[in-house]
Order: sequence, then structure tokens, then C-alpha cells
Amino acid sequence: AAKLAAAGADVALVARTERQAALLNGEGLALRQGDTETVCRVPAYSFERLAEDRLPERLEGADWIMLTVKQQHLSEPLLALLGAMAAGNGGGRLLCFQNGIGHAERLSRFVHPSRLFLAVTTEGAKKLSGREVAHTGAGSTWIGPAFGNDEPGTASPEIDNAQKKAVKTLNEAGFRTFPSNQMMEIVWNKLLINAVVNPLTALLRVRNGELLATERRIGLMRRLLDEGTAVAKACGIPVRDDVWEQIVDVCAKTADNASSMLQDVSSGRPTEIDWINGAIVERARRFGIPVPVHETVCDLVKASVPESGQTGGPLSP
Ligand SMILES: NC(=O)C1=CN([C@@H]2O[C@H](COP(=O)(O)OP(=O)(O)OC[C@H]3O[C@@H](n4cnc5c(N)ncnc54)[C@H](OP(=O)(O)O)[C@@H]3O)[C@@H](O)[C@H]2O)C=CC1
Ligand SMILES: CC(C)(CO)C(=O)C(=O)O
Repeated sequence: AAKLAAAGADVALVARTERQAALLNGEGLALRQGDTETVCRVPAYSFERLAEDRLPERLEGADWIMLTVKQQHLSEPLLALLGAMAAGNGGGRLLCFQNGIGHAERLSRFVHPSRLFLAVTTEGAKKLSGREVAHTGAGSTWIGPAFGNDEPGTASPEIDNAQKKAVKTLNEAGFRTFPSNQMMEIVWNKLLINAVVNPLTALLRVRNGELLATERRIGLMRRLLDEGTAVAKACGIPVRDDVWEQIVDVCAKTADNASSMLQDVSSGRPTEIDWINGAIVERARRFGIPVPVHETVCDLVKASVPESGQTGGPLSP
């Protein structure tokens, strides 16, 4: 939001709590990039208030709604609010940045499928406080319709134009962004990467780069990738030949990063495992494909976070 606003886009934020919205409205949104911090003024609303009140005109008329919550945050009231925002005057389009799969199908019960778009990004961002965010790494972003239009050139002119405008706006804000009509393929490609890196870093409590440090870890990574690839192919998803090389590259380029799942497990928060490895297990069952390593990491990751998600934290002595 800070980078889009700096590039001249008309942006508003929706925080979860009224408290955070008041903080953002009072003190501004601070963006940290390297050693530089810039503060910008972006009007903020809260989900808590919006879920109860009428939608303000500004949000009802939004061209694009960028959804950056985690999969486990997609509650029924949030889905209903997004449905209302995407149905307003002129009809907003919803761009979903989630890792994992399953959200497009859930959202399509509330938002017309023609207004649903998926984004896959390798940009890195970290919330530092209620009003501060760090841009932790530049990457690339692909956006496109969630359903249909698999054949290049078959999207409606309206979708094409909306997509072009969003790509242009994101590029102007400094995000290297590309349009795609094969988002399912791109989403699955990222899924296969996350399904290897995230659970293993979370369970072994290591940073991304340390996964490549031993043959035993590499063996587990390869078994997760082989099982995941078999499921993707059974689902009719073309899998790139160089996914393994991409995984090695991600681990090398983000060597010092704690993966999002490691961060969640270390803080005792619920993880996105159900929408990453869990989604692979669920689809494997449909096709009768054995995925013992995915099943095991799902159980272990879930067992490592207390059911209530209230405690957890560093390893016990
Ligand atoms: N961070 C990254 O670099 C990348 C993340 N992704 C994906 O993007 C998604 C978001 O990741 P990330 O930003 O790291 O996740 P975080 O958990 O850091 O941020 C999610 C935010 O959503 C807020 N939220 C939850 N529920 C609501 C609601 N009902 N209304 C408004 N806001 C809400 C949370 O607020 P609160 O804190 O108050 O609970 C939180 O600030 C995930 O699916 C992740 O896998 C993909 C690529 C890179
Ligand atoms: C690519 C990777 C593994 C980078 O940390 C990621 O997306 C995550 O942590 O969720």
C-alpha cells in the first residue's frame, strides 16, 4: 500500500482491528526499505467496523481489492465482506496473494469467478508493528484470472484491460509484475516449492539456506517434491522440469530467511499447512496416490503448534 500510494495510486487499507486502523490514521504507515524509513498517509478502515456497518463509498467503488491475509484468516465474515466489496458500484476485482491452494474455490462462493484474480509473488514483506512494514526482498509478481482463459488471447477485452491496468500500476509502484493466463500452473509451481521448504524449515527449526546443508535434509526435500509432482500431474497441472533447481535457488537466495511457517510455529500461531501440504494430501487421496511424507509433515507441523494456538515459542529446554 505504501509503495502504491507513493506512486500516485488512490489506496485505502483495511486492518483487522479498530485499534490498528486508528493507529494508521493517526501516525501514518511507515515503510522500511534497507536503512530508509518513509511514512505515508493512507486512509485506514477496520474489518471489525466494516463487518457491522455499511461499506463506505470509497471501498464500494474500489477497482481492485488486494487480499493479503493468510489462508487461515479467511473466515466467513471476511468472505462475506469481500463479496460485498466486489459487488459494489462498477464491481471491484479481487486479487489474492495467498500461498497454497483452495482459497479461490472458497472465495468463488462469495465473489463472481470472473472478478477473482490470483497473484503469485516472490517479493518479501514483514509486518514489524501495527504501523510499520519492511520490504525484505524484491522479487517478481504474476497476476491473472483465477479461472478459465487458459488459452492465450481468450480473455474478454474487459478482463484484459483491467489486468493490464493493474500490471501497469504495480510496475509503476516498483513491483516487477507480469500478466498471466496460466495462474493455476504458476500457483501450483509455488505450492510445490512451499510444500518442500516450509514444513521442513518449521520442523527442523532451520533457516531456508540450512536445508541444503545435509544429504538427509536434501533426501526429504526430494521425496516431498516427487510426491507433490505426482499429485500435480494427476490434477492435470503441467509441472516445470526445473522445479528442483528453483527450490535450490529459493533456499540459496533466501538463505537467511526464516520461512513463514517457521515463524508461525516459533510463535505458536496456526500455520498454512492445511492449504499447502494438506491440500496435496487431499488431492492425492482423490487419485489414490500415496503421499506418506506429506501426510507425516502435516501431522508433525500441526502437532508442534498447540491446538489453541496460544503458546508455543522457542524450543523447551
Ligand atoms: N510475507 C511475504 O513475504 C509473502 C507472503 N505471501 C503470502 O501472503 C499471505 C499473507 O502473508 P503475510 O503478510 O506474511 O501474513 P501476516 O500474518 O504477516 O499478515 C496477515 C495480516 O492479515 C491481517 N488480517 C487477518 N484477518 C484480517 C481481517 N479479517 N481483516 C483485515 N486484516 C486481517 C492480520 O492482522 P492481525 O495481525 O491484526 O491479525 C495480519 O496483519 C500468506 O498467504 C502468505 O503465504 C506470499 C509471498 C510472500
Ligand atoms: C519462498 C518462501 C519459502 C521464502 O521464505 C516462502 O514463500 C515462505 O516463507 O512462505
